[in-house]
Amino acid sequence: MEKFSVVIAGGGSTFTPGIVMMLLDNADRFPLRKLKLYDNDKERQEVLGKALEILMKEQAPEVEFSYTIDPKEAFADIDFCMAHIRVGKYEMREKDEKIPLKHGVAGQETCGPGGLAYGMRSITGMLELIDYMEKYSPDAWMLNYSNPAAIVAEACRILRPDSKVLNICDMPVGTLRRMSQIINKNPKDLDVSYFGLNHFGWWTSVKDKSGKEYIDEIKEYVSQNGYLTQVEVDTQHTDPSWQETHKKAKDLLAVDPRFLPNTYLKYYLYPDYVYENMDCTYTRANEVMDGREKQVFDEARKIIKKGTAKNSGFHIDAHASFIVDLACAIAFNTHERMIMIVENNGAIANFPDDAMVEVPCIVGSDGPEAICQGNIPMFEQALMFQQVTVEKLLVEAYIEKSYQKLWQSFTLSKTIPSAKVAKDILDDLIEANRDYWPELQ
Ligand SMILES: NC(=O)c1ccc[n+]([C@@H]2O[C@H](COP(=O)([O-])OP(=O)(O)OC[C@H]3O[C@@H](n4cnc5c(N)ncnc54)[C@H](O)[C@@H]3O)[C@@H](O)[C@H]2O)c1
Ligand SMILES: O=P(O)(O)OC[C@H]1O[C@H](O[C@H]2[C@H](O)[C@@H](O)[C@@H](O)O[C@@H]2CO)[C@H](O)[C@@H](O)[C@@H]1O
Ligand SMILES: [Mn+2]
Repeated sequence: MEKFSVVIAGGGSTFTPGIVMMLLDNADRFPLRKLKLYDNDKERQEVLGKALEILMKEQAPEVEFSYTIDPKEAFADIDFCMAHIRVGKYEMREKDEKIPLKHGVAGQETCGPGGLAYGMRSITGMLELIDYMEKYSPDAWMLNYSNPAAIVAEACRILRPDSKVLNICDMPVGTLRRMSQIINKNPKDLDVSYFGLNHFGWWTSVKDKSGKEYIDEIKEYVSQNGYLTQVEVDTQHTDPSWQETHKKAKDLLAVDPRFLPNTYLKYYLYPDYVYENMDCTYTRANEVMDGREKQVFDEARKIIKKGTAKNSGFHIDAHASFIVDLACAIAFNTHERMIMIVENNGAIANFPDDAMVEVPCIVGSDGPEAICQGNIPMFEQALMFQQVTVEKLLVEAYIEKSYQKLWQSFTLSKTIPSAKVAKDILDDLIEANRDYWPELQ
């Protein structure tokens, strides 16, 4: 069986150990010859790199493992780049979340003004990665889940249209896992229909392989409990903010009871509720810095000190196996059905061709082919058109360095009440992002 060389970009990410463990767990279907970690933060990379080097020697000595901050070393001789960078790290996520709150607007990692600020930073970092990959391994594929995926995908569509970059999000995978628990099934035994944008979509069908439809049964449950299930799905989602998000899906379903909603819609449909229920001094960034980030780096330091990763606290990120599904689909032409972020081109019949939408696709060695979802109702169509225009204006603003277009983008966001508030938030975000954004005129 062919063996693959993979670089994880954002090698210092809190998700890196879970992904490495997941890759080892999937070695039978996706064998590795090389595994490299790449980050542009030397210190972060060294801590996780040293710990994972110890782990790899113990658990997979046959795989050539390395970590580096040198792009050439990282990107030469690779088949896949798995990208999960966070430009500006948690320090900037905290600002994305807290600056809008000062103006009475919900602060969030990928939605609303926080997500737009993050988008302006991510585009530069992602283009840099793509260019390194194409320079040093022109045949490689990039599997990107760096956020905000909707904006990154639109920027790639315009600025790197021929690049082999696939944008994907694990929220539909994670939510399907919850749905499967509600109906006592295995997620792999279910096929879904879905339409939307990234972090902005709806399920229209959840069927088993015999074609039996389960959406009504799931809706019945969600109308009472949201997506909160009894079984612990993953550790991060036991955090109070995620529990609340899964519960709130009940009120999203109430707005349009035909479809099962993506939980991220709460930031657009209930922004007042989100704002009122947020602690302006302690946001999700603080929860993660005190939780996942601390645990991962403490654990890595422990491994380095002990010189062994035996009985370590690193856990397989089971959810992340969708990344291996995607890599296998490309490598072995599996024609896996996966929800991906792709250029619409008719997949949603009454939506612009040039919008980056999130729909089920069949993925083979040439990439994803979208499965047509037909016409969507007016309510969802209008919401999506507003949001996709926010994203398109932002990418145009980035390219043209246009303050005007970025202000329009913020003003159009359903999360922001007026052009004045949009301008006030934007001006504060410009100040906070001086080291990251292009200078706007
Ligand atoms: N698409 C999804 O569904 C999904 C799911 C989970 C996480 N994510 C995304 O994964 C990313 C990582 O999340 P995290 O919480 O682990 O963040 P993190 O801050 O712990 O890790 C990100 C790493 O990226 C590095 N980095 C930043 N800019 C870089 C660049 N230009 N080149 C190389 N490395 C760079 C940072 O130094 C940092 O070590 C985020 O973008 C997050 O939103 C996406
Ligand atoms: O607040 P965070 O950093 O914990 O999570 C933000 C990310 O949330 C989603 O990803 C989840 C995923 O849905 C879940 O199944 C599991 O794997 O954890 C992930 C991280 O919590 C979302 O899809 C991402 O885009 C966000 O970055
Ligand atoms: Mn996501």
